[in-house]
Amino acid sequence: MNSKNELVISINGLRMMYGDTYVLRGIDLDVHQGEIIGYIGPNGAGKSTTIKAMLGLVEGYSGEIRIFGSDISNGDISYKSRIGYVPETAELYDALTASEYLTFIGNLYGLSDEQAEWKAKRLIDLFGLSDVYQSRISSYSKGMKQKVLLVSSLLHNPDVLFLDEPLSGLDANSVIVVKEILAQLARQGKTIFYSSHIMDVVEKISNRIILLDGGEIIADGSFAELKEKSQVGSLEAIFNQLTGFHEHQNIAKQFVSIVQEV
Ligand SMILES: Nc1ncnc2c1ncn2[C@@H]1O[C@H](COP(=O)(O)OP(=O)(O)OP(=O)(O)O)[C@@H](O)[C@H]1O
Repeated sequence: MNSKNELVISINGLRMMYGDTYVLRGIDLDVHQGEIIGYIGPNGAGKSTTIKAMLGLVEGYSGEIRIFGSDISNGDISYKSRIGYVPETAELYDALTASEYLTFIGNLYGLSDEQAEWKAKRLIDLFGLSDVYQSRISSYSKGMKQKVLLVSSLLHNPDVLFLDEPLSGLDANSVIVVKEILAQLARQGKTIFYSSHIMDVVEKISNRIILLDGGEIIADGSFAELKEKSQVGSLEAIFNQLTGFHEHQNIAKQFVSIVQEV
C-alpha cells in the first residue's frame, strides 16, 4: 500500500536466541513511512524482543536491521533521536514529578528545559493531568503513568513510534483520544509499530497486521486481506485460527473445575 513511501524499517533474517532456544527464527520485514503496523501474537511469541532489537536494546541477534536505511549495528545511534518508544513495562522515575521527568526526557532528546517544559505541560493538560503535573509519579494511577509515558515518547516529534501495549490502563475516553492521535500522526507521515493483545483495537487502528507465532511471521496483510484468507469475521477469530487455538472452552472448564475442588 505504501510501497512508494520511504522504507523506514527493513529487517532481514532476524534470529535471536535466549539460552539454547531461538525466540526469533528468521524475521523478514519491510515497513514503509506512514504505515500503522499492528504487531500481534501469543504470549512469548517474540514481539517485545523484536521491538527491543530494533531499538538496540538487545544484543546477540543475527541478521540485519536497517532503520532509515542504516544498519543499526554500525555503532551510529543517531537513528534513536527519530524514534519514540512506549515500553510494555515502564521504568518511570517515581520520585520525580511528571514535570521533572518530562523535562529530563526532553533534555535527553536535545530540547532545552523551556522547550520541554512548555511542550510537556500542554500535552499533559490535554490528557487531563494538569492538577497532578507537579506531583510525584509514585502517586499516579496506572493509566496516569501510561499517559506520561505516551507524552514522553512524543516530546521530540519522532518519525517512528514503537508502542508496546500503549493503551494499558487507559480509560475508555482516553483510548478514543489516543487512537485518534495515532491515526492523525500516521496521516502526517509518522510510522507506527504497535504491539497489543487488544484485538478489536488492533483491527481498527492498523492498516497492516503482522502475526508472529513462535518467533516467525505467520500472517502479514491488511485486516481485510487476513479476513478474506481465513474466512472468519474478527481479528480475534483470525488470531485463534492461525495460531491453531481451539481449546478455550476445554481449558476454561478444567480451570473452573480445579478451582471448585476445595
Ligand atoms: N531477557 C530474557 N532472557 C531470557 N529469555 C527471554 C528474555 N526476554 C524474553 N525472553 C523469552 O523470549 C521469548 C519471547 O519473549 P517476548 O517478551 O519477546 O514475547 P512477547 O511476544 O512480547 O510476549 P508477551 O505477549 O507475553 O509480552 C519468551 O519465551 C521469553 O521467555
